[in-house]
Amino acid sequence: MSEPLLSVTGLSRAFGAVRAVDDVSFTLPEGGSLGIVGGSGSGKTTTARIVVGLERADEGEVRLRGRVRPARARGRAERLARAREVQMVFQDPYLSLDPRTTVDRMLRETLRLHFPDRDPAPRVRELLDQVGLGTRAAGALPKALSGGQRQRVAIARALAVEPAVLVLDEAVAALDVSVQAQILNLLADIREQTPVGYLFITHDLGVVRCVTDEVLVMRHGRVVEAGATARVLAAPHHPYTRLLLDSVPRPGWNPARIAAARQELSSPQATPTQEA
Ligand SMILES: Nc1ncnc2c1ncn2[C@@H]1O[C@H](COP(=O)(O)OP(=O)(O)OP(=O)(O)O)[C@@H](O)[C@H]1O
Repeated sequence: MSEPLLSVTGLSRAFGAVRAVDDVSFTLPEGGSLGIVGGSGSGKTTTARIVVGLERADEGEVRLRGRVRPARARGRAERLARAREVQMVFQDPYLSLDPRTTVDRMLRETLRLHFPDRDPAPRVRELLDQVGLGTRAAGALPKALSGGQRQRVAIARALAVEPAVLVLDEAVAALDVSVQAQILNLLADIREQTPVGYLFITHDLGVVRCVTDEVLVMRHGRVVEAGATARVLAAPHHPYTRLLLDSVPRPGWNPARIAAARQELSSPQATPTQEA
């Protein structure tokens, strides 16, 4: 069998007495899309930050195409090489984009850093086109763009680096539902056009349904369920996954049941009645 694109083994991280990530393992195949779902505080973001290299693990390792990603980059060349392995798109593009830099300049700066010998101009046009932004957006500052457009810029900037893995941390959570759908469609298209693999961090099972092949369900830092997305959503094995599913409004569902599930999820001690 060929080497997975990303493989994470036995990852753990504690903050004081809180075991934020507790023995988490998963693999992402080349060009695959894996969702990590869970309620607030389940350890999704900490897992993602360790994969990206923004947080260290107490135990476990992260491999990219079989090679261990060292906890820390030594020197500029290694830092750039690490950035080309994994890029991250955050929930709030307003915070992650420099408010004083136009879209065009932002993309050029990233391209110059990573590919100093290439002419950035055609690639900027290609990236804007790929994320569905016209050349008019190129001259704009972030504040002149809508939330959806800003997230398109953040995606373009991440893609500029030609990463092997794109980690999307609640990347559509701040957007209106219709804009969410547009960005999710865009991400699905990009996945067809490029070999990039996705790691989707989300509390939203609707997002997982749209854009992932496989899903991990986390609770209190541990993986409680993992499998093909279609199977997990259609026939969840773990009561916590059922609780997450119950909290998603769907046509014909009882609002009281949704409210009860949400209430249970928002309690830090949420304990589904029957453990699998
Ligand atoms: N830097 C930190 N210092 C202390 N505790 C932290 C830190 N980062 C995360 N935690 C704690 O670790 C646990 C997991 O947090 P994490 O952000 O990974 O969860 P999450 O599933 O992404 O939740 P959310 O969706 O609310 O962001 C939480 O209890 C959180 O308070």
